[in-house]
Amino acid sequence: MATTNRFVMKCGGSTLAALPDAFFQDLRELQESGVQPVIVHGGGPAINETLGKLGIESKFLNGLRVTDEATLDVVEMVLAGRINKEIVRKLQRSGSRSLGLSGTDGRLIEAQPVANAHEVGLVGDVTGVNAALIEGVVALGYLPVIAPIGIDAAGQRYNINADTAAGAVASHLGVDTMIVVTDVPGIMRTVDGEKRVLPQVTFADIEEMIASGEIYGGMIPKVRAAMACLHGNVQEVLIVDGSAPRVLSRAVREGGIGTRILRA
Ligand SMILES: Nc1ncnc2c1ncn2[C@@H]1O[C@H](COP(=O)(O)OP(=O)(O)O)[C@@H](O)[C@H]1O
Ligand SMILES: CC(=O)N[C@@H](CCC(=O)OP(=O)(O)O)C(=O)O
Repeated sequence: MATTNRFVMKCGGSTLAALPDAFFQDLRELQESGVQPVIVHGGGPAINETLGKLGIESKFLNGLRVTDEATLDVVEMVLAGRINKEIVRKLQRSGSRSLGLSGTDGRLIEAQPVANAHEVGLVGDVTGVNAALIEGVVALGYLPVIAPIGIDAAGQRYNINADTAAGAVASHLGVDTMIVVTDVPGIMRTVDGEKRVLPQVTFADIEEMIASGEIYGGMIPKVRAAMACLHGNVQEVLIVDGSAPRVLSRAVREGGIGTRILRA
């Protein structure tokens, strides 16, 4: 296991509302011991809920939300507004100093349209990360909490999948570890009729499981983002369940939790 003092943590929308206070206390204790986390968050379910209230249908293509300007207004409002501030408040309640940012603030996440923009609309791929800004916030003693909205040179906003954004932030910051916090205990596979968590997977295992349909839906952007950042400086990506006791300190200090994706 890579010993790490800095890590990027992606919190998925599937788990955010259910993260117990103990999760944030564990995070604060890690910070007190000198660990410097950076959070990138999702919020897919909350976006769906607000779009539903407004009578706008949610459409996805290969895990990416089909995003027009009206949808993007809602995505930005929910992610950079409600969810970002909810996380910042929870962190502050547990004693962590935290600062919420959207990827457009300080041009934190630079983006360009994805290759299939003609199908999904205003969805972005990350082209750059303002690592100096994130490092500055950390140096001031604050935990950055980043919403995955990107911006291009012309000032156009983009909706970015939160796993993709977290992987890019981890890569550009050059941290050793990315921790993906979600609602399952790791990557699971059915062996002898029984569902088991795989403690470790290789790139080859991942490609095989995607091809066989054993990795599907929301797990696909996670493993793709993991493989992309492992091609850079990141040493390991962990996929863990946010409701497991002391999940973060176990992930950072002890190991033996969730699924570890190693460099090929
Ligand atoms: N092999 C797999 N092991 C575990 N979960 C999987 C697997 N393949 C697909 N999934 C799905 O991925 C989901 C996690 O992705 P998602 O719902 O997008 O979470 P998040 O909101 O945390 O990004 C799990 O709840 C599960 O339904
Ligand atoms: C392009 C795209 O699909 N963006 C995502 C951004 C939020 C996200 O990724 O949230 P989760 O981590 O909870 O899935 C969306 O609009 O839902």
